[in-house]
Amino acid sequence: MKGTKPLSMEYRWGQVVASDGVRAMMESALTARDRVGVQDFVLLENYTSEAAFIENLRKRFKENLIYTYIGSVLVSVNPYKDLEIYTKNHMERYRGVNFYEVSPHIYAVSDNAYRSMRTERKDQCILISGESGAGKTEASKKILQYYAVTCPASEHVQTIKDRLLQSNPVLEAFGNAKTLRNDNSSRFGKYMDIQFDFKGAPVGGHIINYLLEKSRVVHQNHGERNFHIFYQIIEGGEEDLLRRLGLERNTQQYQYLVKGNCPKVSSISDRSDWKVVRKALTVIGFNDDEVEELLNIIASVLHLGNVQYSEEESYTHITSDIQIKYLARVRLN
Ligand SMILES: Nc1ncnc2c1ncn2[C@@H]1O[C@H](COP(=O)(O)OP(=O)(O)OP(=O)(O)O)[C@@H](O)[C@H]1O
Repeated sequence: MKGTKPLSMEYRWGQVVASDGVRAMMESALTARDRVGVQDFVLLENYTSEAAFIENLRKRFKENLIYTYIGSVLVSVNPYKDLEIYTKNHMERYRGVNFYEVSPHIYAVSDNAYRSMRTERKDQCILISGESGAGKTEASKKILQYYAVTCPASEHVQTIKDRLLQSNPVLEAFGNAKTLRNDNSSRFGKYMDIQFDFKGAPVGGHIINYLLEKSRVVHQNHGERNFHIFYQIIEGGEEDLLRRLGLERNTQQYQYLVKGNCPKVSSISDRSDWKVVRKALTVIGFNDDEVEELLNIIASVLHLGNVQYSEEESYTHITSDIQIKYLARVRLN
């Protein structure tokens, strides 16, 4: 067939015959497919076999290909290491491109939802599920980052984008903790909606939290921690702040922080995380008084945990005056 140079094929006697170059290309594609598996499970020959499914995942994972489709569903395997696949260049590569034209990626799913919303003018939903430590929180952050970079922006929109992004460190400080399975495990469910205007720019959003594991405040299993915020204030809080809150810079002093016998975690820097959270509180709209009130409540929980009682002539007395002094200062509405 003349004029089909790029594919370099010839039509002879009703057959398509590949030239040497094309044959080599097809063979190398087949070898590559053998090595890296298929990028969509629906292309698996033995698509009903669980073993074939796992083997395909394993092959891809070995090549640092953590994403695979099942049709329009994205399967992701946590690499537990930084892969260079979340750069701005990657975002550009997926922007406005059809789902199946590029290799599977969380950005492709994000872009597809965004474009469907704009073209169909209908709300879209991305559901992320998996066991603890699977990478759900990270995936949701990648989606937000993708929208923050690729959606149209104005000064007002930039503020919204900043708030959307900065809501994460605050949510994680108050709702995440180290568990045996995940150093940064979300101890709550999250429903987040982002609203866009007719030009496709983000103009607002809601985050609804549910099923927060409140019991963790008073008890942690061995090897686990309380919510990050307690350690962040103690490790990172300025001297002045700690004095006002009546806190000591030693997590071991607080009953609610010693149950799990795990004050430090190598993958977490409470001190620098505190700086991020303090800044984020301002970005998402808390003024200084509100922050102070919030921190007073956090400190009062720690003081409450240290309150001690004694029994005297069938009366119960509180023997820890310092804790009562700081607790009394907290305005509980
Ligand atoms: N795409 C990724 N690339 C590199 N590391 C990742 C990725 N996704 C997750 N991780 C690593 O795995 C850890 C656990 O992931 P994440 O907190 O997102 O899990 P999760 O599914 O939200 O867990 P949980 O249900 O306990 O909150 C992260 O702290 C990070 O170190």
